[in-house]
Parts: sequence; C-alpha cells; structure tokens
Amino acid sequence: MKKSIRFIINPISGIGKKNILPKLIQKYLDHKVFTHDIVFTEHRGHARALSKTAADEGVNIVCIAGGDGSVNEAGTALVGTNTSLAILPTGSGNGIARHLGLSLKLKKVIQRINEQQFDFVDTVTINDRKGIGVSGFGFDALIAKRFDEYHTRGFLSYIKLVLKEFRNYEAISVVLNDKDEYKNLLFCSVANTSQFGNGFYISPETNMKDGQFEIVIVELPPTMAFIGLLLASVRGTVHKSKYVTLIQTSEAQIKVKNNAAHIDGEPVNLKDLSIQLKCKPASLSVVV
Ligand SMILES: Nc1ncnc2c1ncn2[C@@H]1O[C@H](COP(=O)(O)OP(=O)(O)OP(=O)(O)O)[C@@H](O)[C@H]1O
Repeated sequence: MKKSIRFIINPISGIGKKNILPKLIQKYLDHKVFTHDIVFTEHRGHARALSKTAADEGVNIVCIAGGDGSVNEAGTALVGTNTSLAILPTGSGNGIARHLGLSLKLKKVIQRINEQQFDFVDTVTINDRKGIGVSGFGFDALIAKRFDEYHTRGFLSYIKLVLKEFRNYEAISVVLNDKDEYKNLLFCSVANTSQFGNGFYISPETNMKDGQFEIVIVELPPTMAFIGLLLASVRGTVHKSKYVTLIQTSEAQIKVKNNAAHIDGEPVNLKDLSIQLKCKPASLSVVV
C-alpha cells in the first residue's frame, strides 16, 4: 500500500520563491511509493493546526517546507502521534535541518524522502510549550523578536540586526535550579540541536538522540570578543570560549527577570518567569 505524505508550505519563509515547490514535488517524489497533497500556510500557527489535522487523519508523513519556526509548529504537533516529520529547508536559517544533516537542495531532499529512512529524536518541553532545536533568553530572544518585525528575511538581515542590536544591549541574569546565579549574560540558550542556523553553532556537540539537552550560558563580552565569538560560532569552537559555560542535563529550572524568550527562533512571551525544562527522549519521528 502507498504511504501518504502531506506537504505543508510556509510561503513567507526564507527568501526564495515557494511556488516552484509543487512542480519539484511532482517531478521528484516517487509516486509509486507515495500519495501526496500540498497545502500552503496562511498565517502564524497554521502549520501547527494543519499538522495536527494530518496526524488525526492518519497521514504517514507531514513534510514541512519552511524554517525552524515552521518546523517547530509542525514537529511539536506530531509529538506522540504515528505521523513522521520531513523537512524541506526553505527558511532563513534552517538550523534544525542543518543539524540533521539534510541537504539544502530541495531536489535532493525530496529524493531522500523517497528512501523512507526514519529516526526518533528528542524534543524539549519549556513550561507548556515544546522546542525542537535551540531556544533561549536574552540576546537571541531579542534578535528573534526584531527579526520577526523586520520586513526582509534571509541571512544578511540576521547579520545586520545582530551587529546593530549588540551595541546597545543590556546584560541579563538567570538563576539555574534555584541555586546558581549567572550575571552579566549576553544570553542563555537551551540547545537540543547544535546551531541557530546558517552554520552558527552554539553547542556544536549537542546530540538530538541522547535524552539530554545543553544549557549554554554566554557572558556579555566586549565588542571585539563578541566578533571573536561569532567567528568561533561559525568555526564550531564557541563552546571552548572563556565566555561560555555549557551544562548538559535532561531537566532543569531557569528563572529569568524578563519573559521575552524564543523557541526555535520564534519570539514568545512566556507566562511565567520560572521555566521548567524537560527532555522528552525519542518523542518525534523524523525523515533523515
Ligand atoms: N502565510 C503566512 N503569513 C505570515 N506568516 C506565516 C505564514 N505562514 C507561516 N507563517 C509564520 O512565519 C514565521 C517564520 O517562518 P519560518 O521560521 O519557517 O521561516 P524563517 O524565519 O524564514 O526561517 P528560520 O526560522 O529558519 O530562520 C513563523 O512564525 C510562521 O508561523
């Protein structure tokens, strides 16, 4: 019997045109193996609702075409269901797809889906929400918020924003597990995958299948050291910096003073300033 796959396309993700996707899918998907349909998201949160419906209908695979925000919406809706997630990386950063080692060439990703290789990966609960890749508090949350307000997406917009916002940034502090206070921080990330996107690593050795995540605490550095940190991030050596503390765990509590956060690059305002983090091991089936 053929398997069913539903393509959910975020038309505003990244910078490339998404209207070529139906043609690519028609051309490269193995129609002897799959029946398929295609829907476009119309608003924020739509990929989550569409993915939930797909799982309820017993669709075998939801393939999300988008960046990490869309992957979060689709993937978290599929946790605990029998539907697997595939990713067509059409976002600005594509951190989760890159972590999984997926090709960024859409033709290749579709051909890879034909091979039906699945893997179970961890997700992380963040109070009443779920994360799949990197989430956090502080500078990265501010950038996620500003990027969301920005009219242009894509890599260059990210870089311009990061350099502009760093100049006036005020440090944050966090309390970990009600005992250790970390002050004067640039940010505190929760890394279930290794990078923010575009090859900017925050926790290069993070493994999505070990039942744990990394808390990455980054002190606010002077400007030149910040440039150095960005370069170390690209080189995959950022975790060795004297400004970075890395804690591997399966569960933690973080207390913050400001409820601005990001989950998989999407800005969120958390209801609570005390955040419970818990790894949900092997909770999501993905096509790799
Ligand atoms: N039709 C739509 N109109 C407006 N926003 C949408 C629409 N469909 C989805 N969205 C929202 O677009 C936002 C950005 O999507 P996504 O994260 O996939 O792309 P990106 O930000 O370009 O990539 P990345 O997260 O990899 O940097 C998400 O918050 C998603 O909910």
